[in-house]
Parts: sequence; structure tokens; C-alpha cells
Amino acid sequence: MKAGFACFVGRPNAGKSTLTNAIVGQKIAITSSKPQTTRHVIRAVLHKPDAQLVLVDTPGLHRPRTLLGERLNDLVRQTWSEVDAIGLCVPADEEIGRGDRFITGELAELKASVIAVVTKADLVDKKRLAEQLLAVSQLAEFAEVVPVSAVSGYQLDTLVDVMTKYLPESPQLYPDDMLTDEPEHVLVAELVREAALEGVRDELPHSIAVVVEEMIREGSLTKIYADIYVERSSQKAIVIGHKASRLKDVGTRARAEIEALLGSRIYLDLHVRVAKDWQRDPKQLRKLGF
Ligand SMILES: Nc1nc2c(ncn2[C@@H]2O[C@H](COP(=O)(O)OP(=O)(O)OP(=O)(O)O)[C@@H](O)[C@H]2O)c(=O)[nH]1
Repeated sequence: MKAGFACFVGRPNAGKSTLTNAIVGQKIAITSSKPQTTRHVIRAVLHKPDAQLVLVDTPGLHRPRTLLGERLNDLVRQTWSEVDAIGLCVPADEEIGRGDRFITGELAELKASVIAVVTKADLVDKKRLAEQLLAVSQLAEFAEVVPVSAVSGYQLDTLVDVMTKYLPESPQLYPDDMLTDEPEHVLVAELVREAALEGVRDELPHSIAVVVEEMIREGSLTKIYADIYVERSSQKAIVIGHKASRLKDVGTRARAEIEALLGSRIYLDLHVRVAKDWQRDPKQLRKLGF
């Protein structure tokens, strides 16, 4: 029996969240077409007859400009130092760049086995894929190099097998029925946050946080009360929209996602609140889960 921890790293937009979701087969991490939306460490547990792979989802590493930025970087480095296997994601359809080299360099000192994962293989032809595999393997000494596509499902099983190979001998770490150890309310908050960001990412990229205050089950219905926090009242107006039309859309989108996640009917009550400059205030950061 082998068991251990693994995570995917890579520059923004490399396809880490999508890959995690595709492997786990359920939407638990946040994906978007815009960089740097992954915030919480979310674990998914993959069960196999002879192994247990615990996937940890980390935010990206970037130059910290706020207290939140610093906390996030600390979180990333701590996660990296604790895992047994790391999948370094490099998209097949983009040139290898400074971001990839920077992250590869950061990984050099770690005890973890590093597997280079060439993502989005469906976007390129065979020749380009072969070239990218070669270019990636010249970046560093990787344990293995594996091309995958989260969209077509190409080589996802292979990747899991490869990552499992580098886990230590260990009894299983989590019970059989466990998919993630992230409390439900955090997953729900992430889905609300994703819906709230839809269409306003450019205006409010890092200014929205969501806290689920209450989840009450009443038979087949789950009542959820959540607060959407912004930093200024001008942002509040953006999130709510004209005659609350935007907030209604946010609720509709989030409700569909949450119903799919929880498998039950949802009543969703959303409030938009201003927490002035929450990204710089330690007390507020703690309250918001950072
Ligand atoms: N065609 C294709 N697109 C993909 C694939 N994987 C991810 N994408 C797209 O690439 C974009 C970025 O994917 P994410 O999974 O959000 O990337 P990420 O690395 O988690 O990004 P950050 O959270 O910003 O660090 C999204 O628009 C995805 O739909 C893939 O296998 N094939």
C-alpha cells in the first residue's frame, strides 16, 4: 500500500485546476479563463486498491503586494515542502517562458519527486506535442514527463499511476468514502465567489471574498446564507447591478453549481457587504478564512 500527497503547480492558466477537477471527476476547485483565482487549499482523495493519492490544490506563487499576497505565498511554499509528488504543469500550446523557469527553480530544493505534466495536449498536433515534451524535459531533471488533456481525458489515468508510483509506502491516510476534507461550506463559498466574479474579473480581480454563514438542512432542501464581501461601496454597486439584476444572476449560477455539488435542492440567500480594505487587515483576513 502506498499513500501520500501530491499537488499541481505551474504558472497562471497552466491548467492546474481543470486537471485536478478532471482527475477527481467533480467540480471542487475553481477554474476560470483568468489567472490566479485559486485560493484555498483543497484536497481531493483518490482511492485505488493499492494506493491513496491526496491531491492538494494550491494558489499560484506571485510577487506579494498585500498581506493577503504574503499569506498566500507562505501557504504555497508550505504545501510544496509537505507533498511527496509535484506535477509541474506546462501548457502544450504555449512557449516555455520565464514563469515556468522560475517555478522549476523553486522546486529544485524540495524532497518531492517532480513530474512534468504537459497540459492541454488536445490543443496541439502530434509534432508540436513532441517538441514541447522535448523542450520541457530540457528544463530540469524530472522524474517523468507526461502529456495530458483534462478536456479530452487523454492520459489522465496514466498521470495518476505515475504520481502514485512516487508516493511512500504507507497505510491509507483517509477513510474510503472521503473525496475531500475541505468542509462543505468552503466549497460552497468558492462556488459563490466564482459566480460573483463572472464578468467583473477585470474590475474586481482580488476584491471579492465569500463567507457562508449558515447551511441548514430541511429534508431535501438546504438553506444557505452567504455574505459576499467587497472592499468599497463602489464595488458593492457593481456586484449587485442595476435593480439587483446582477446579484440575481450570481445567485442563479451559484445555485446550479451548488445543487450539482451537494446533490440537493438549494435555497440561496446572498448579501453583499463592504469590509473596508479586507486584504490588508489581519483580523478581517482571519474572519474570511485566510
Ligand atoms: N483545451 C483545453 N483547455 C484547457 C485544458 N485544461 C485547462 N484548460 C483551459 O485553460 C484555462 C486555465 O485553466 P485553469 O485550470 O483555470 O488553470 P490554472 O492553472 O488552475 O490557473 P490559475 O488558477 O490561474 O493558476 C481555462 O480556460 C481552461 O478551460 C485542457 O486540457 N484542454
